[in-house]
Amino acid sequence: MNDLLDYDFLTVPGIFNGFSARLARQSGFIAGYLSGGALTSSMGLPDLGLISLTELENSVRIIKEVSDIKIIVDADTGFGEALSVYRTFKVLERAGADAIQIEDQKMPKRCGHLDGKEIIDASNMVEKIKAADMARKNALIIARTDARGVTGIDDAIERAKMYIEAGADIIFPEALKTKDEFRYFSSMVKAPLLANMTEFGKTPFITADEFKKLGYRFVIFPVTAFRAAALAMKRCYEALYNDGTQKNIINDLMTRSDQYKVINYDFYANMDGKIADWRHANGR
Ligand SMILES: C[C@](O)(C(=O)O)[C@H](CC(=O)O)C(=O)O
Ligand SMILES: [Mg+2]
Repeated sequence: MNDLLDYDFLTVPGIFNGFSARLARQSGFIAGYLSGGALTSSMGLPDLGLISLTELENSVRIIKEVSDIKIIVDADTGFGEALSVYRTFKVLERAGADAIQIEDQKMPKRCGHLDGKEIIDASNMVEKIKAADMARKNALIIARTDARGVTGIDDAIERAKMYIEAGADIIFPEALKTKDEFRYFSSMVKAPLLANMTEFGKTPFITADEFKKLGYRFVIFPVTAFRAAALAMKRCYEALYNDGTQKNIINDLMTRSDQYKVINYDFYANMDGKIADWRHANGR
């Protein structure tokens, strides 16, 4: 197994590309959550299960290339039925996923904090988890249940127990509505638990410390950094459009030097210098 479960508690921010992964790692985070919501938004698409496994795999590879952050990958409903889930786990683990999350929604899936979602039979999800368990080597299986908003918290608890039995390592109860619900869930489900502290959803603000006390091992803030960047970009485009200059917003911009630090510009520039030295030394 990998070491994501060696930590007492991890706060895991959302990441959606190489830059955000590097920034999150440099801010001190050990793990990042490759959020379907943030990734699809960054592609200009809704989070309705529209992107392909290859596109997700590519994002994992890009992040792994440039960062040693551990990646929890949001694989939505697993890109098909059990057989497809088997391949999804093989492909994503090979690309560098440390943990992979699948959820028990029907397609088209949607954000778990929206109304009107539907869930598959628990037995169907159990098959998917078993297939994932057969496929993975070291990646952790995170089973998310969306039952709370559809059939209620007790069904979510029943499902969680079945999913653990099937081979899930971590349970993600989606869209719980109160601290009491989080407490009740953790008292009933004896497994490592992941809480989703997405904003503008069904869950009230609960801090990482509080989640730890409520019996959770992970809390994700999946789309927060994307939303921060989105508003900053909106303001920037408006200022450029209206003012024809960036002068008024210059203090809101990351400086060139800070930007280059994030992407390790100097390393590549030095390497280029060494190649030039070698070329000259060889009389070319
Ligand atoms: C966690 C989540 O699956 C995601 O894709 O980041 C979303 C988050 C969101 O839409 O705010 C979710 O379904 O909760
Ligand atoms: Mg998602």
